[in-house]
Amino acid sequence: MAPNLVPFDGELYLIKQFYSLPESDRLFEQLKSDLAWQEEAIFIYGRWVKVPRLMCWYGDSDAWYRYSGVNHQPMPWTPVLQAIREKVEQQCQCSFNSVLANLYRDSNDSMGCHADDEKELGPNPVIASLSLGDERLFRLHHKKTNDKLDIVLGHGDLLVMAGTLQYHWMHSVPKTKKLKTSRINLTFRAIRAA
Ligand SMILES: O=C(O)CCC(=O)C(=O)O
Ligand SMILES: [Fe+2]
Repeated sequence: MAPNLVPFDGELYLIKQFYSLPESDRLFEQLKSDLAWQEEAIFIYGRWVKVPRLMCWYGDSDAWYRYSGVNHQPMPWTPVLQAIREKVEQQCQCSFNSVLANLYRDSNDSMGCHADDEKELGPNPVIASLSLGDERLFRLHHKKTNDKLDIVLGHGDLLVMAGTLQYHWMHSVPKTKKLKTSRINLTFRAIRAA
Protein backbone atom coordinates (compact mmCIF):
# COMPACT_ATOMS: atom_id res chain seq x y z
CA MET A 1 0.00 0.00 0.00
CA ALA A 2 1.42 3.41 -1.01
CA PRO A 3 1.90 5.94 1.82
CA ASN A 4 -0.31 9.03 2.12
CA LEU A 5 1.73 11.93 0.65
CA VAL A 6 -0.12 14.80 2.34
CA PRO A 7 0.65 15.49 6.01
CA PHE A 8 -2.97 16.28 6.94
CA ASP A 9 -6.45 17.10 5.60
CA GLY A 10 -6.77 14.55 2.85
CA GLU A 11 -5.38 11.51 1.12
CA LEU A 12 -2.98 11.34 -1.82
CA TYR A 13 -1.38 8.14 -3.07
CA LEU A 14 1.12 7.72 -5.89
CA ILE A 15 1.48 4.37 -7.61
CA LYS A 16 4.63 4.67 -9.71
CA GLN A 17 4.63 2.67 -12.95
CA PHE A 18 1.02 1.58 -12.60
CA TYR A 19 1.56 0.70 -16.25
CA SER A 20 4.88 -0.72 -17.41
CA LEU A 21 7.02 1.28 -19.83
CA PRO A 22 5.99 -0.60 -23.00
CA GLU A 23 2.30 -0.50 -22.00
CA SER A 24 2.55 3.22 -21.23
CA ASP A 25 4.20 3.88 -24.61
CA ARG A 26 1.41 2.03 -26.40
CA LEU A 27 -1.38 3.76 -24.42
CA PHE A 28 0.13 7.20 -24.97
CA GLU A 29 0.27 6.75 -28.76
CA GLN A 30 -3.24 5.29 -28.94
CA LEU A 31 -4.84 7.96 -26.79
CA LYS A 32 -3.01 10.75 -28.56
CA SER A 33 -4.27 9.63 -31.96
CA ASP A 34 -7.70 8.21 -31.04
CA LEU A 35 -9.28 10.70 -28.62
CA ALA A 36 -11.29 13.66 -29.92
CA TRP A 37 -8.99 16.37 -28.51
CA GLN A 38 -10.54 19.82 -28.49
CA GLU A 39 -9.41 23.32 -27.82
CA GLU A 40 -11.75 24.88 -25.24
CA ALA A 41 -12.32 28.52 -24.39
CA ILE A 42 -13.60 30.04 -21.16
CA PHE A 43 -15.25 33.42 -20.64
CA ILE A 44 -13.40 35.43 -18.00
CA TYR A 45 -13.14 39.17 -17.35
CA GLY A 46 -15.41 39.86 -20.30
CA ARG A 47 -13.57 37.92 -22.99
CA TRP A 48 -13.02 34.44 -24.31
CA VAL A 49 -9.66 32.94 -23.42
CA LYS A 50 -8.26 29.71 -24.82
CA VAL A 51 -7.63 26.98 -22.25
CA PRO A 52 -3.87 26.23 -22.40
CA ARG A 53 -4.20 22.51 -23.20
CA LEU A 54 -6.45 20.20 -25.22
CA MET A 55 -9.30 18.39 -23.50
CA CYS A 56 -12.07 15.86 -24.01
CA TRP A 57 -14.65 14.11 -21.88
CA TYR A 58 -15.71 10.45 -22.06
CA GLY A 59 -18.11 8.45 -19.93
CA ASP A 60 -21.50 6.85 -19.41
CA SER A 61 -24.20 8.72 -21.33
CA ASP A 62 -25.72 10.31 -18.20
CA ALA A 63 -22.42 11.54 -16.77
CA TRP A 64 -22.74 15.22 -17.77
CA TYR A 65 -20.06 17.42 -16.30
CA ARG A 66 -19.48 21.14 -16.04
CA TYR A 67 -15.92 22.37 -16.47
CA SER A 68 -14.46 25.62 -17.78
CA GLY A 69 -17.93 27.07 -17.18
CA VAL A 70 -19.53 24.88 -19.87
CA ASN A 71 -21.72 21.75 -19.64
CA HIS A 72 -20.19 18.79 -21.42
CA GLN A 73 -21.90 15.67 -22.66
CA PRO A 74 -19.58 12.69 -22.48
CA MET A 75 -18.46 10.82 -25.58
CA PRO A 76 -18.90 7.03 -25.33
CA TRP A 77 -16.03 5.00 -23.85
CA THR A 78 -13.44 3.88 -26.38
CA PRO A 79 -12.08 0.32 -25.94
CA VAL A 80 -8.72 1.67 -24.68
CA LEU A 81 -10.34 4.03 -22.15
CA GLN A 82 -12.65 1.23 -21.01
CA ALA A 83 -9.69 -1.11 -20.43
CA ILE A 84 -7.84 1.54 -18.41
CA ARG A 85 -11.00 2.29 -16.45
CA GLU A 86 -11.31 -1.36 -15.39
CA LYS A 87 -7.71 -1.58 -14.22
CA VAL A 88 -7.98 1.71 -12.31
CA GLU A 89 -11.27 0.65 -10.71
CA GLN A 90 -9.69 -2.58 -9.56
CA GLN A 91 -6.79 -0.67 -8.02
CA CYS A 92 -9.03 1.86 -6.26
CA GLN A 93 -11.79 -0.58 -5.31
CA CYS A 94 -14.43 1.88 -6.51
CA SER A 95 -16.26 2.65 -9.73
CA PHE A 96 -15.94 5.62 -12.10
CA ASN A 97 -18.49 6.67 -14.72
CA SER A 98 -16.41 9.22 -16.59
CA VAL A 99 -12.94 10.44 -17.45
CA LEU A 100 -11.60 13.90 -18.24
CA ALA A 101 -8.64 13.74 -20.61
CA ASN A 102 -6.06 16.53 -20.80
CA LEU A 103 -3.31 16.86 -23.40
CA TYR A 104 -0.44 19.19 -22.48
CA ARG A 105 1.28 19.80 -25.82
CA ASP A 106 4.51 21.28 -24.41
CA SER A 107 5.93 23.28 -21.49
CA ASN A 108 3.59 26.22 -22.21
CA ASP A 109 0.48 24.15 -21.58
CA SER A 110 -0.75 24.08 -18.00
CA MET A 111 -3.63 23.64 -15.58
CA GLY A 112 -4.48 26.51 -13.25
CA CYS A 113 -4.88 26.17 -9.52
CA HIS A 114 -8.22 24.56 -8.62
CA ALA A 115 -9.93 21.94 -6.48
CA ASP A 116 -12.16 19.29 -7.99
CA ASP A 117 -14.94 20.13 -5.58
CA GLU A 118 -17.95 20.44 -7.89
CA LYS A 119 -21.28 19.35 -6.43
CA GLU A 120 -21.62 16.54 -8.99
CA LEU A 121 -18.56 14.83 -7.50
CA GLY A 122 -20.09 14.61 -4.05
CA PRO A 123 -18.23 15.09 -0.76
CA ASN A 124 -14.77 13.51 -0.47
CA PRO A 125 -14.56 12.18 -4.05
CA VAL A 126 -12.01 9.59 -5.13
CA ILE A 127 -10.32 10.88 -8.30
CA ALA A 128 -7.76 8.67 -10.01
CA SER A 129 -5.31 10.39 -12.33
CA LEU A 130 -3.15 8.52 -14.85
CA SER A 131 -0.16 10.28 -16.40
CA LEU A 132 1.44 9.30 -19.71
CA GLY A 133 4.20 10.95 -21.72
CA ASP A 134 6.63 13.59 -20.52
CA GLU A 135 6.81 14.12 -16.76
CA ARG A 136 5.36 17.27 -15.22
CA LEU A 137 5.14 18.80 -11.78
CA PHE A 138 1.86 18.47 -9.87
CA ARG A 139 1.72 21.22 -7.25
CA LEU A 140 -0.55 21.21 -4.21
CA HIS A 141 -1.20 23.97 -1.77
CA HIS A 142 -3.34 23.97 1.34
CA LYS A 143 -6.17 26.52 1.24
CA LYS A 144 -5.64 27.70 4.83
CA THR A 145 -2.13 26.87 5.98
CA ASN A 146 -0.44 27.53 2.61
CA ASP A 147 1.56 24.32 2.99
CA LYS A 148 2.97 23.34 -0.40
CA LEU A 149 3.82 20.00 -1.92
CA ASP A 150 5.31 19.23 -5.35
CA ILE A 151 5.02 15.80 -6.90
CA VAL A 152 6.59 14.69 -10.18
CA LEU A 153 4.12 12.71 -12.28
CA GLY A 154 5.85 10.41 -14.75
CA HIS A 155 4.98 8.10 -17.62
CA GLY A 156 2.59 5.39 -16.38
CA ASP A 157 2.11 6.77 -12.84
CA LEU A 158 -1.29 6.71 -11.13
CA LEU A 159 -2.12 9.40 -8.56
CA VAL A 160 -5.17 8.82 -6.35
CA MET A 161 -6.79 11.78 -4.58
CA ALA A 162 -9.27 10.90 -1.84
CA GLY A 163 -10.73 11.77 1.55
CA THR A 164 -11.02 15.49 2.26
CA LEU A 165 -8.18 16.45 -0.14
CA GLN A 166 -10.37 18.51 -2.53
CA TYR A 167 -11.97 20.32 0.39
CA HIS A 168 -8.68 21.47 1.93
CA TRP A 169 -6.14 21.56 -0.90
CA MET A 170 -5.86 23.08 -4.38
CA HIS A 171 -3.70 21.66 -7.17
CA SER A 172 -2.18 22.78 -10.46
CA VAL A 173 0.15 21.74 -13.26
CA PRO A 174 2.22 24.89 -13.72
CA LYS A 175 3.94 26.07 -16.87
CA THR A 176 7.64 25.37 -16.83
CA LYS A 177 10.80 26.79 -18.37
CA LYS A 178 12.14 23.29 -18.88
CA LEU A 179 11.63 21.98 -22.39
CA LYS A 180 8.76 19.50 -22.39
CA THR A 181 7.20 17.24 -24.96
CA SER A 182 3.58 16.21 -24.70
CA ARG A 183 1.84 14.64 -21.74
CA ILE A 184 -1.59 13.06 -21.43
CA ASN A 185 -3.47 12.96 -18.15
CA LEU A 186 -6.69 11.03 -17.54
CA THR A 187 -8.72 11.81 -14.42
CA PHE A 188 -11.33 9.17 -13.64
CA ARG A 189 -14.32 10.49 -11.73
CA ALA A 190 -17.71 9.37 -10.42
CA ILE A 191 -20.34 11.97 -11.39
CA ARG A 192 -23.73 11.84 -9.78
CA ALA A 193 -26.90 13.78 -10.61
CA ALA A 194 -26.34 17.25 -9.09
O1 LIG B 1 -2.85 16.90 -15.36
C1 LIG B 1 -2.93 16.63 -14.15
O2 LIG B 1 -2.12 15.92 -13.58
C2 LIG B 1 -4.04 17.24 -13.32
C3 LIG B 1 -5.38 17.24 -13.98
C4 LIG B 1 -6.42 17.85 -13.10
O3 LIG B 1 -6.16 18.37 -12.05
C5 LIG B 1 -7.83 17.78 -13.50
O4 LIG B 1 -8.14 17.29 -14.61
O5 LIG B 1 -8.68 18.21 -12.72
FE1 LIG C 1 -7.92 18.63 -10.84
